[in-house]
Amino acid sequence: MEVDKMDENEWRYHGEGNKSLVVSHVQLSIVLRLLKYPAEDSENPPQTVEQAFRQVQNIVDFSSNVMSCLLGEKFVHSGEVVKLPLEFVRQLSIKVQHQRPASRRDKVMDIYSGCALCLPNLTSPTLHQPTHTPTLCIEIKPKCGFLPYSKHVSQDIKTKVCRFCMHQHYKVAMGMWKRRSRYCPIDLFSGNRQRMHFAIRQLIEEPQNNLKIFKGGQCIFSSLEGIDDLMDLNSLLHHLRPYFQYGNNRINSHMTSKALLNDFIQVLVNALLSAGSGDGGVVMDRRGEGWSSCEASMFNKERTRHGSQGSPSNSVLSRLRQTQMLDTLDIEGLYPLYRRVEQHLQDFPKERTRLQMDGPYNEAFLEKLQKCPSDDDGSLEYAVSKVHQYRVAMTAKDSQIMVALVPSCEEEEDDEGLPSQRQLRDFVSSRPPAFSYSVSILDLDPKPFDNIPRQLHLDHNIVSCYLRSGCALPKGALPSHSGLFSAAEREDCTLLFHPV
Ligand SMILES: O=P(O)(O)O[C@@H]1[C@@H](OP(=O)(O)O)[C@H](OP(=O)(O)O)[C@H](O)[C@H](OP(=O)(O)O)[C@H]1OP(=O)(O)O
Ligand SMILES: Nc1ncnc2c1ncn2[C@@H]1O[C@H](COP(=O)(O)OP(=O)(O)OP(=O)(O)O)[C@@H](O)[C@H]1O
Repeated sequence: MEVDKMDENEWRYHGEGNKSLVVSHVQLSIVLRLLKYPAEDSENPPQTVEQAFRQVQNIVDFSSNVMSCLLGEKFVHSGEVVKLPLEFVRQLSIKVQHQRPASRRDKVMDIYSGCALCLPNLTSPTLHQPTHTPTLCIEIKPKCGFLPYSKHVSQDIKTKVCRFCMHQHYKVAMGMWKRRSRYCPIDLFSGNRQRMHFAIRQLIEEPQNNLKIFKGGQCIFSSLEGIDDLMDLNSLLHHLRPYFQYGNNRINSHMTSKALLNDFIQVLVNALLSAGSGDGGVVMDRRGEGWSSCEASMFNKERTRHGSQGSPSNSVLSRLRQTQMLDTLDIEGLYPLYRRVEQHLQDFPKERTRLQMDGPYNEAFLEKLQKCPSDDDGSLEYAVSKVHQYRVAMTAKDSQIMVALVPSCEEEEDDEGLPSQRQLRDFVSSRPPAFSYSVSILDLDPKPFDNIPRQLHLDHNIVSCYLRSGCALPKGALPSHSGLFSAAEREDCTLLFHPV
């Protein structure tokens, strides 16, 4: 990419979150991730060019020096800061504006600094061998995968019902979503294939901002408001069918929607349980507490009692959960330590730099959080380490997993495009076809120190809402189901399983 020859016509809108907007290159497998500001700041940039550059550099440093060490290098792509011509950024901002969802337009793209993060496009990765079939990518924002076990937790319900499930009640009550999702992160992180399968099925039923599916770099399934087609299950199945039509199903050119979805989920579960690129670890992660189930999960309770085993310790889910669990005190136990640090910074503002509250995110920062004493000795250092740990855990709780899949049998076609012997074996077997896959974790930005009071406030609101009205919300607030699964099947997900 030559930054002095940037042309907005070579880029297209790709997606956005709360803090950044992403555009992808039409030919190269790269994306630019640009900062966003509140719309009221659109006339006057809220920070200088130097500050914006530092913010983007901090994101790169935090990802490469901190998160990559905790999550595993193979899952993390930190990218690099690029400086873009301001005219290009302005034209790009105009070009993408009409494609942006209304709910995100309370913020505007940063057109002042010219700084952006350049990353590999994880929805259209460059594969070792070129294939004819577009890559299928599944993006999951799994959220927090454990129940807090800290002695500081004041409300018993927090140790029984997970934060995501409680938050769903709050989100519906606040009008953020029309229906509650029945996805439960504790099921996804359980390592139990049936529970994971169930969790992913719930994501498909009600994706909210927790699931997106891409084909050849284009989003084909998500719940972006105003684009109903994107949430159409039949359309998703239509896209998936060519990837899963195999064996007798392929020969008869008939495969039921249930079987298709079942295979798709099974392949996804395999990738999530793998070590990221196929070396398949089997050491199970049983570290820490919180393996039990969430009482609000709709997964059959009897099965849960026998089914929690943890994910393989080198899987993406296990690494993510271990990092999330750096939040050992819960926000309720962390907040007094935040106050200790805040008080110190009020008295000695210059200490903010020495304590690395806003970076730099280097080895010293990582060391601070790794060498935290196990007990509170009343020191500032203890409080700072716990705050750093908490912020890292918050990043891990808000990141996304991207699984890229490409049918591996394609590489086995002979010169005339006919299937190989192994493919022929697949034709007559009843298992899903083999896929090559790669797994990555994205959105590993540092969470600001000053956000911590908001966390406490939100935690309080979520729990109060759940206790007040949550458990008693009318059934109508649950997803209106797609019709793919009958009521009995929703209760008993094993009906959809092939033996593994
Ligand atoms: O607080 P949560 O759990 O609602 O998470 C926020 C996310 O909401 P979610 O519940 O996933 O819809 C929220 O996502 P959405 O904007 O709702 O898509 C952001 O990711 C936010 O992070 P940041 O402030 O942009 O750095 C997230 O805030 P942090 O808590 O990570 O700071
Ligand atoms: N490297 C990448 N390759 C492909 N797509 C990406 C990449 N990075 C981000 N995206 C897409 O852009 C979307 C928005 O990016 P991202 O989640 O980083 O934004 P954000 O504003 O930081 O999110 P949040 O709301 O969590 O703060 C993602 O959901 C994903 O679909």
